[in-house]
Amino acid sequence: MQNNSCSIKGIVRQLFDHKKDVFLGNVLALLSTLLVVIIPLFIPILVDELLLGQDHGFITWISEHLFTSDTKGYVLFVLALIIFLRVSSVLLSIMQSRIFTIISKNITYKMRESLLKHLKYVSLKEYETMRVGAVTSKLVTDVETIDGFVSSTISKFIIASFVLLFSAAVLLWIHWQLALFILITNPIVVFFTAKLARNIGKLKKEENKAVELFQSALNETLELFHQIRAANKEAYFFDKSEVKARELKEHAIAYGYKSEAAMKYSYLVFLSGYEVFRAVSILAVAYSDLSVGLMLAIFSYLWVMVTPTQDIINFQYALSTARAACARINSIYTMEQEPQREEAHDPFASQHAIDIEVKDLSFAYQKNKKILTNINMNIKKGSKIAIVGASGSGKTTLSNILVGFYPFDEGEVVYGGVSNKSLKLSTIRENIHLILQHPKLFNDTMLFNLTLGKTYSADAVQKALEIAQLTNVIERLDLGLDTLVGKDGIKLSGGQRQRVAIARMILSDPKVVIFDESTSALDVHTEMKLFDALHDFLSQKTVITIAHRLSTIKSAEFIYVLEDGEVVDSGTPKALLAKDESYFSSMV
Ligand SMILES: Nc1ncnc2c1ncn2[C@@H]1O[C@H](COP(=O)(O)OP(=O)(O)OP(=O)(O)O)[C@@H](O)[C@H]1O
Repeated sequence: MQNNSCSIKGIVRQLFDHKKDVFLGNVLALLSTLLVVIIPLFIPILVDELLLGQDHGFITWISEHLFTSDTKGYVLFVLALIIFLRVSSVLLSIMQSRIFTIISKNITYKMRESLLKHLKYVSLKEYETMRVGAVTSKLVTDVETIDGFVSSTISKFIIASFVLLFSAAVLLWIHWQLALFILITNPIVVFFTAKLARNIGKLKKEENKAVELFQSALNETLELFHQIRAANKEAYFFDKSEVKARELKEHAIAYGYKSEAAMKYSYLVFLSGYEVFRAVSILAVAYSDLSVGLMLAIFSYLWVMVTPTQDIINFQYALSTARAACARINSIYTMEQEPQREEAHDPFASQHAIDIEVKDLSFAYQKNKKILTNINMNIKKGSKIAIVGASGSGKTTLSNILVGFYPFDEGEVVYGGVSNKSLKLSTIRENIHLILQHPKLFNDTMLFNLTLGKTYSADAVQKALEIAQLTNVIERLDLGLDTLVGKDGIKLSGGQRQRVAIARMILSDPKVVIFDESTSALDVHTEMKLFDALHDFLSQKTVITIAHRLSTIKSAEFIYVLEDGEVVDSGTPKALLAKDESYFSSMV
């Protein structure tokens, strides 16, 4: 697993990366807290000094330093002061929450960025078994859970801690024995709720898992909607998604009300404590020198402590849910990545074409189930070779290996004298272009599907269209190259999609081209025109063609015959035709 995997420690470490902002946010939080936390002191002091005739020195100080007035004037003054303090505190807390929102969005953005980086290099083997919905739900729902934790909870936790500390100090100042009683018993509430919080974390994990299953089922249903409709299986697949939606509902209800219940229970324990403290305060007035005004101040501070205590209780819940979300996010980091190799020399650079030598290559998708065995091939620079063989003999697997899709351990492929072991897979893919039988198109314009976002001159695009026999096709589209091709290129025929893939290859101008049944959907006449037009473009390149149809490979200079993953025959078309039992002669 990578060291940038998700953990609470890692999140805290990232907070340290924003030291300055975190510090500023905390200073603002502290100021904002100080401004409101002193407010409860005013009213009780006014009660004692103005109504009960006791002296705490406050009114005396005002009349000596500011102004003298009657009771009304002092009350109005204190009222104005309190409103000023409240407004200032709100403004400061808005600034503070802006800072923490920016920090949290940065942290979660980095988290998504790092997950995407991992996914970018995930091996094709992992990708083939990956459930898209599961991955997207982790990148959306679980990262959102972390975001909630960082943005609201961490800032609230800090403010809550300040408020509690300040209130504790004031309570100690007012009546230290009573304050000690309150401060010692208060943490017991937090202790009781910690266990509950852990269970809530588990429920959150289950809820997010249910989101994942629902999203996976729905994704697959929508992705394969065409197939599903063709098989008249809408009821089956949508019912499956509905079952997942129902399970999600059950988990969401369980999490929703149980977490709410746990928080309410924690709050109840706190409120009971609050009632006890109130009763003890009244006893303190009756049996000690505590004034009524200061008793009211204690009531106010107890009330002030309610929200922060609840925030700290909620913090424990958010911490557990964030831990659960992290555990799910980390399953993405356990997905195997392609090997990242060092590359001393790029054999493709400054060459029009390249030799490819396959040496004793064996390959298995799953352990002990070899698909290719001891393959040896010698493909000369600029040559045109073909690979033929029955369905399932391993032709596509071999072309996928040649183009660097699957890493392998047994044997090697040497490109222009450099072993695949000393080459980055991306270098191989950059120079060898594999055109698939069923090319995937993006739900975007025709132009985007040709260029994949790279800029080419209008002439280059036009030339590619001409060679790929697409000029007429584009002319017939309403918006020409700006026409949207629909999901998976649904608005185009199979043969048109194959030609788009060929035009894409022409634009990318690779050193080696592998056609894997890439023209199977074309009629023989169009296929012939296409290969005639491609002749000059391919003349210098190394070309490997896989086909079941003789017309596609008739111009090959050399042919390899595969059977059950082994090269069972090879030679020029003439030599193979001369053998009666050859697979190639059976194609004629
Ligand atoms: N991604 C994969 N994971 C596991 N097994 C695979 C995978 N792809 C192909 N296979 C297996 O490898 C074997 C060879 O398949 P491959 O597609 O290479 O044959 P092929 O000669 O290209 O067939 P066709 O002519 O039908 O396209 C088959 O038995 C297939 O089931």
